[in-house]
Amino acid sequence: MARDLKQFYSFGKKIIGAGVNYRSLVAERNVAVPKQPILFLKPTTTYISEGQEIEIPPGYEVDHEVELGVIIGRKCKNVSPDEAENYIAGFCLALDLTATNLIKEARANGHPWTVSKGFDTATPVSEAIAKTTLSCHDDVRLWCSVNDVVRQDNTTADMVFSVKELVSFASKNMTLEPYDLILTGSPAGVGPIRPGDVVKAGLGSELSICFTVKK
Ligand SMILES: O=C([O-])CC(=O)C(=O)O
Ligand SMILES: [Mg+2]
Repeated sequence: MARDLKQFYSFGKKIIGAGVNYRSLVAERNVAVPKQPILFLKPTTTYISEGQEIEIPPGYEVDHEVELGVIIGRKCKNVSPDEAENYIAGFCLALDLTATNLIKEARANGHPWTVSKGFDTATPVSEAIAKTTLSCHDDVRLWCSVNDVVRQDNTTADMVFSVKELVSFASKNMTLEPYDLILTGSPAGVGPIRPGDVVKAGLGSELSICFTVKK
């Protein structure tokens, strides 16, 4: 890739999220297992990197959602799951912060999730690691703690749709471009964060992040 993969968030044009993609979350919410990936878009103005603070807008109630992020390496359109691997440049660790009060209202009314997932600072990310650095993206530990209390702890093997199935499905619905990010969904245990909280997360032994919530 022409530019530094580590700073993918400076160059990416899209953040594509997959909703309710962990069996543990399906069970916790007592909802049906999705028959196909549920995709949504987040603006790239939601990105923050370590050193920046999460800011909860007035009137928002926000949940942490720890997720494996997949970074696209080259233009990708209509690829099969088996081909999808060739279009992945790397991975990152991300928080898909979500305003729960707003998403509940959107769900109840059949409205889009854009506002609940699109506020500034709603996508804290780690730097990226190259694909080859992560030996097994299909079974790697993913965890998140708030004030050092572990809230989410699972493995990517619990995904309903695998990384390559998500990339393939997304590529059949829109053109994927270099540095686009696919958020692959969050396991059970999502919960609220509040001003002053310290949110830590990890992916295997490869990546960890720490963000504070602005007071
Ligand atoms: O916020 C939600 O309910 C959907 C979502 O992004 C996830 O499951 O990761
Ligand atoms: Mg999510």
